[in-house]
Order: sequence, then C-alpha cells, then structure tokens
Amino acid sequence: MLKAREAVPSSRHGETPLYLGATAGMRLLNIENASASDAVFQAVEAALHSSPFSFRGARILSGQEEGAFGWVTVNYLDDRLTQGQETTGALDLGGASTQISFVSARFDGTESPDNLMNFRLYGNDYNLYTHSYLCYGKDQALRKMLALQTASGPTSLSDPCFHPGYIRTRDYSELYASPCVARSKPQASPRNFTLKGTGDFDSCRTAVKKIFDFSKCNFSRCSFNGVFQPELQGSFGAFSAYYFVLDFLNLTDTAAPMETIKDKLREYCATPWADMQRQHPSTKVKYLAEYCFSGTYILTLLTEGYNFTADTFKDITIIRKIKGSDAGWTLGYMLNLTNMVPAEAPDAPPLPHAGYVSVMVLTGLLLGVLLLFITYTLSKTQCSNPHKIV
Ligand SMILES: O=P(O)(O)OP(=O)(O)OP(=O)(O)OC[C@H]1O[C@@H](n2cnc3c(O)ncnc32)[C@H](O)[C@@H]1O
Repeated sequence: MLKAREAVPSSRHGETPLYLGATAGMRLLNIENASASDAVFQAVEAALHSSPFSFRGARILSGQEEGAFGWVTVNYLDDRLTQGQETTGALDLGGASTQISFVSARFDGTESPDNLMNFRLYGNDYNLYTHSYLCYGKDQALRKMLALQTASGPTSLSDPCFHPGYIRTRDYSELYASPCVARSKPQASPRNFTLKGTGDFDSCRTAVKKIFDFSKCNFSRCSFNGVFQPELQGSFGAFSAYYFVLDFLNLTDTAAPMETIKDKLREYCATPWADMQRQHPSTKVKYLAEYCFSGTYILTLLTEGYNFTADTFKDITIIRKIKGSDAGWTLGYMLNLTNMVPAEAPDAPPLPHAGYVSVMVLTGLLLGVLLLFITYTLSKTQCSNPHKIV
C-alpha cells in the first residue's frame, strides 16, 4: 500500500481503483474454517476502505480464474492478443495450488466442459483449457508427501528430499493442520517426529511421485488424479514458484538435456546441509531446506504430471517478469475488472495517420487556389464595369 501511495500521484489516489483477490491459501482456509476466512476478509476490507484509493471489493478467485488470468497476463504483456498471434500457455506454481492453462486446437470443451474458459479478446475467440490443482502448490505438495511417509505415525523419518545432516523435529498436529492432508492423520501418532535428511534425488522422485494418482482416467487422456488434459500445444511461460526455485537452483535453461538437469539436482540434493548453510547464509532457512524437494517436485509435476517430454521441455520458458511487469494472475485480474482488454478490436481507421495528413494538406491547397481564383475573378469584374456601382 505504501508503494502504491508513492507510485500513484496523490491527486489521482481517489480515482484509482483498488481490488483485492485471494487465491488457494484462502480457498483452503475457507474450507477448513469459514468463519476465520470471513474474519480475515472483514479485517482486510476495513483496512482497504480506509486507504485513499477507490476500494471496489475483495474476494476469493476460483482456481479456473487464477489460471485464466495468469494466461491473460502473459499474452497481454507479450502483445499476442492485439496481434491475434498463437498464444503462450501459462504454468503457475503457488504455495497451495498450481495451474496449467493453454489453447489447444484439439480442445473445444466438449470432453471436459469444466476445464473450458471462453474469451473474446480484440476480436479473436479463444477456447482456453485451464485446470487448477488445489493442494499441489509446493507447500501443500510437501505436506502430502510427508503425510504419506508418516502414515504409520513413526517417531523418526529418513527423508531423501532433504540434505544429509538436516534434522528437524516436526509436530504431527501442525503437519496435518490442512484440508489437503487432515483426513490421513494417523490415529495413534506421537506428538512429533524427527525428520532426518538423506539427500537422495532418485528416492526423492519416487516419494514425490506417490502424491500423484495415475491409476484412473475417464477421459481420452489425463494428466493425473483423473483430470482431463488435452495434448500440450505451443510454448509455455512458467512463473511464480517455478521461477523462485529453478532460478535458485540454476536450472532455468530448459533447453539443457533432461539428464543434465537430473544430474544437477542429484548433486544438489546430496550436498550436506552444513555446506548449504555455509554457502547461502542469507537465504531463508525454510526455502533453503526445501529447494531439493521443490526442484524434484517441479520436475516430476512437469514431466510425469503434465506430460512434458525430454523433447517438449524446452518449450517452457521460466519467467519472472515480462517487460518489467510480474508474470502472474494479478495483472490479468485488473485488466478484466477495469475492462482494459476489449472484446472487439478498436475500429481500424480507413486511412493511416499519414493518409489523413496528406488529405488535409491537399484540401487546404485546393481551397487556397479556389479562394485566389474567386478573388481574382471578382476584382477583374469590378475593374471592367466601374459604372455599375453607382
Ligand atoms: O495461493 P496460491 O495460489 O497457492 O499462490 P501463492 O499466493 O502461495 O503464490 P506465490 O506466487 O505468492 O508464492 C509461491 C510460493 O513460492 C514461495 N516463495 C516465494 N519466494 C521464494 C523464494 O525466493 N524461494 C523459494 N520459494 C519462494 C512462497 O512461499 C509460496 O509458497
């Protein structure tokens, strides 16, 4: 808010619209404790009403909206919508949910209407495929994996997704305090367990893979958990936690061979925790401890979950910003609420600007010549009939 007050001239504060959109973190809180979620909204709305901006409402976005607005942002910033060019797909990874959105020539919504978002933008129609996986953001995905590993209620857990030498005591009640895992809480578990890292990328992949269900699909094709997904098409931009994690791991070059990416992760996960802390003293400890898991999760989600292959992996660009603006759902949400992306292309002028200038100059010249001619004719008439005036 302070940044916004500085960025917007104070004379314009009152006319500047302010919206608040909440995503999967709040979707989960709403499922878990609706009155707590309402209380958060009341407090936030009161604070925003007292801001100098024109506050126009706060609400929780649906997963579909979150995915679709991320897609609008990426393609708006790339100027693909005004030009009617082939669009870029959007891959968003948050803490609680993850979204995949893209236009596919083979998808018109017939097979799975729930995944369809129709847009008419700048005179072009788009059938957007979008799906949001609640509980598959990187924080909730980690909970899911830990829940599977602690299903029998052990007091100690050797975990391949954490560095060797990493030790942390984890509370069962805290780990299972999320609707993503609450139902699988072991009946008779101790109060806490000791998590010890072993730093083994290949075993970590095996453990991560177990949070995806590939056993059922009632459609012609699926990603995971029985969710329909058409064949991947075109290029993709991956942002939010995809960027934070892969940038830290130096793995944003998606054109690198898949084996090289795996080798780097293997080496990274096997690095002793003491070395990691020494090498990255200013990195938040929670993030540092979880990059091995997060990197492995991202690779597994993209390849096994969404079916990117060693060949199509290079079609993904890891992005943080486009032309100085953050890639993410927020800009798309604002553009939509303020009607800044029109359904129809603005009427094209019949002549380009230079054409108008030429016509104006020519018309001016003609009028000038005509005026001169009339003045000349009149003065000649007056000279040849001097007596008629009297
Ligand atoms: O509710 P959802 O839709 O899940 O989205 P979010 O609000 O959690 O999504 P963000 O893009 O804000 O954050 C994505 C996640 O990345 C985490 N994150 C932020 N900066 C990071 C960094 O430098 N390194 C690692 N993780 C980071 C952050 O804690 C979140 O878990």
